[in-house]
Amino acid sequence: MATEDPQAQYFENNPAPKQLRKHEALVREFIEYHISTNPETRIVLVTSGGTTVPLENQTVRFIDNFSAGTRGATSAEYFVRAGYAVIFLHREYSLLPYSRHYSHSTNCFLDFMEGSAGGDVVVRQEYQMKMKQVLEEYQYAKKNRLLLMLPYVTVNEYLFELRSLATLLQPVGSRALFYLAAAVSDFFIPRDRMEEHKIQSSTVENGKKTGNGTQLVINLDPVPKFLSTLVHSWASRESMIVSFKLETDPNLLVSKAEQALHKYGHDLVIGNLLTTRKWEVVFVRTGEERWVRVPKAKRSRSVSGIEELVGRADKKKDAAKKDEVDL
Ligand SMILES: CC(C)(COP(=O)(O)O)[C@@H](O)C(=O)NCCC(=O)N[C@@H](CSSC[C@H](N)C(=O)O)C(=O)O
Repeated sequence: MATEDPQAQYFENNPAPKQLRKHEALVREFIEYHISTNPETRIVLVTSGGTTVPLENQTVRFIDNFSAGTRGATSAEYFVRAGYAVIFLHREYSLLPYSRHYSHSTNCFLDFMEGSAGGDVVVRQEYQMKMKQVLEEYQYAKKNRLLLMLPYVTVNEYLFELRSLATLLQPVGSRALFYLAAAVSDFFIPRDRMEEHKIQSSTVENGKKTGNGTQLVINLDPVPKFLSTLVHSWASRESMIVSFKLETDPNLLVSKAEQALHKYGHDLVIGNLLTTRKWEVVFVRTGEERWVRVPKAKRSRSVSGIEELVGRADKKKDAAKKDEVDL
């Protein structure tokens, strides 16, 4: 008998991603490796990038949520530096930790190279120090297996992956942290209402072309509110769960973050505005609002607010050990 629960209905009525089983095996092995290597290892699931809502099953058109992946990729680097093992669930082709410094679109790596007198290709002198630092951090993360990269594209893939990963992370308990920076769709087209083939912009009837310039009317359903299920069912109660709230209207940001915190009962909402997201975030907890800003002089560096967060996670973990959780 079909269940009434919209969450369960969602997962019954929509197909699991093809790569889910493979990703689950990778995450299982990643967790087992770190727990066996160091039982105290903290593991963070960082989600990063936008999610798409396909308009056709053989997708030509889709609705996307804004995110370049900077927040997630920057934060993943900070987490590795802070000693976390990072599962990076990211939108395929969005910015990645380390390579984000030399991404194809903004800082093409070829701009940092030159031919040497001896005919070799080398990094230009002025970029040596920075690239050496990024390369060393990247190699450290790889050598110690501190970064597991899992790509997704659609909101459906994202939801199935998040449910599986949260369940696999349950045994990690208070050493698990969820850092949900992905820009997740709030609306989608259920599989049974989705066109199979590319939606035609015009039709031909009796040999005559019709329908030029007709409107495309799309009916979207709300994506089930998964954050509540993550907090109360999928994830261990001892884990720390941080979500991000994105707004464009400064007058709404803190109140909407507080509403999310109250509605889902998780640990922290990091609020940010589309226009200032790179240099300021607000940490919202029950009864507290704390702005973290990058000084104007340093605004080329992306803020992640991670120092504050890592500090809090340590505090929660330590407090949890003493059975008094006061984040
Ligand atoms: C996407 C950005 C702004 C980063 O940008 P890039 O650096 O360019 O990647 C990120 O900081 C962020 O706000 N991420 C969260 C955005 C988001 O979708 N937040 C949702 C909450 S998570 S989706 C939760 C779902 N709707 C539910 O209620 O269960 C919201 O604001 O509502």
